[in-house]
Parts: sequence; structure tokens; C-alpha cells
Amino acid sequence: MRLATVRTEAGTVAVAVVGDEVVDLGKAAPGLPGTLTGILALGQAGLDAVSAAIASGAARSALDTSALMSPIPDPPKFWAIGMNYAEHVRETGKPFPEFPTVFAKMPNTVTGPYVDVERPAVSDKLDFECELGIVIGKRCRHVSRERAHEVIAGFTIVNDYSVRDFQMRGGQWVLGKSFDGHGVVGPWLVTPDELDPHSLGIRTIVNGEIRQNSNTANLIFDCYKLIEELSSAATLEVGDLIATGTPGGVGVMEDRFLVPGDLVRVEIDGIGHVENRIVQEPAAKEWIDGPTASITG
Ligand SMILES: NC(=O)N[C@@H](O)C(=O)O
Repeated sequence: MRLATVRTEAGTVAVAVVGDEVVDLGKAAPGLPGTLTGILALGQAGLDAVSAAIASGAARSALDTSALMSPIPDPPKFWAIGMNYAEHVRETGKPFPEFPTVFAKMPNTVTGPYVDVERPAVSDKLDFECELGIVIGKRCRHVSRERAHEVIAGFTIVNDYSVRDFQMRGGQWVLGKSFDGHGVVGPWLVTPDELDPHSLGIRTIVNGEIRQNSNTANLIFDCYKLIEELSSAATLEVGDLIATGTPGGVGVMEDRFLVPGDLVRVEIDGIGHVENRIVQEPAAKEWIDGPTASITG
């Protein structure tokens, strides 16, 4: 099953994707929660209701890819893993990891699969990173590697856009990983019954040139080990996203950064692709919002 979130005039809508058509779940199954996170939180009952809606011959409309958002537009947490492919560890000259390198991408990064992505006004060191994304489907803690598959709602694609000079300064990664809109997620969530997450071809193609080309079989810490590691420290929530790390071939290694006009495509077999045009952030213009609420009554 492929589940997505689309933007409509009426707001965001959870849909089931069937071929190149979508079933609006809000209309087809009115009893279901209006968000994908809400549907996932119902567990198997939610997926059964979606299957029933699809099978009931509910109305379908053409898939408008420009309306696609991140399948989970507001994840409670956006975890990211570093140094999880030997080829990337080698190219960075870092030591082979004993444990997963964990960092976070802030919520402001989350954006849809086919949007423009800004090269910041404050840096020209914008880089790409293709990653398999995990979506958590059950609230959980201290999950063993053996049972980790039970808490996975599905898989998606992440492009972990990174601003390398901001990533390296001050000994932290989070700022360079958390520019607005630099967490491309999508195009949809694919449920685990449809694929084996550890045998998927994964590629980054920039302006038609293959820049990263690997397979998720090469993950050092596989999806289940990552869930065991993260849940040993934190309660994982329904809708949490985990970007599982990038293979070799990132631009910084060749001093080849993304520039405005570039077309950046990430493909993962069995899921699909995301694609972004790089645009220039006009200027580092200072702005401060007015009050966003007023005293009522
Ligand atoms: N170099 C770097 O930032 N890498 C990580 O994001 C990773 O995915 O390995």
C-alpha cells in the first residue's frame, strides 16, 4: 500500500495512491482520522479500513504530484543517522563506527518531494544525500532488533540536504542539516509488505549525472538495529521519521556543490523518486513576525 499526504484547497488530505490515481481517505472512509499519522496510529485496523475503502470502488482522482507533501508533514521527531555506509565512511576518512552516529533534522526542514530547494544566501556549500527513510507506526521503547519490524509503518525517500560549512562549524552537525526546507521527504510511504528495506537500489542523479549509486544492503546498521538503538534512549512516536544514512559520492568529497538551476533526483527502487530544482535564496533578509495571536474576550 502507498499512503501519501496532499495539499488541497480544503487543507491537507491523507490519500491512498493506486497507480497514478489517489483515493481521498477523508471522503472514502469518513470514520478515519484526517491525517496519515492518525491513520497509522490505528495500526492494522487503520490499514484494513484503507484497503476496504480502495476495494469499495471509492472515487479516484488523478495523482497531482505537485500537490504531494511529506507523507508525514509534522513528524514528532526527525532522526538522522550518519556514517552508515562503509563507502561514505571511507570517503570521509572517519573511523569505522562502533555505534550509529545519531543527529536530528529540525521540523522546519520537512518538505515535500517535488519542491524547489534553496541554496542559502549565507553559504554556497549546499550538498545532497540520498537516504532510505523509516516511518514509525507504533509508540514504543526498548524495542529489540528482533521485534523492530513490528513498529515500522513504512518506508519513504529522504534527501538530507546539507550545508557543509555550517555543518562543520562549532563541532556540531545540526545547524548545517537544518536549513528551512532541507529535509525532502516522499513521495509517499510504502508499507513493509511491499518491499525488503535491505535490498533496494538507491541513487542520486544531478542534472542527469549519477552522483551516488548504492544499495540499502550496504547499510552498516540496518533499519532494525537503528530502531533498537534509538528506542533504547527515547520513546519513539507514531510518525517519527528516521533517515538511515547516505552512501558514498556526496558532492563535498569532490568539492562539487549544488548551484541554482541544478535538478537533483533521488531514486529508491520499490518506492519511487523525489526531485528538486535548486533555487537561490534571494538574500539573508531579516524579518520578525508580528504577534500571531490576539487576546480574545
Ligand atoms: N557527511 C554527512 O553529513 N553524512 C551523514 O549525513 C550521513 O548520512 O552519513
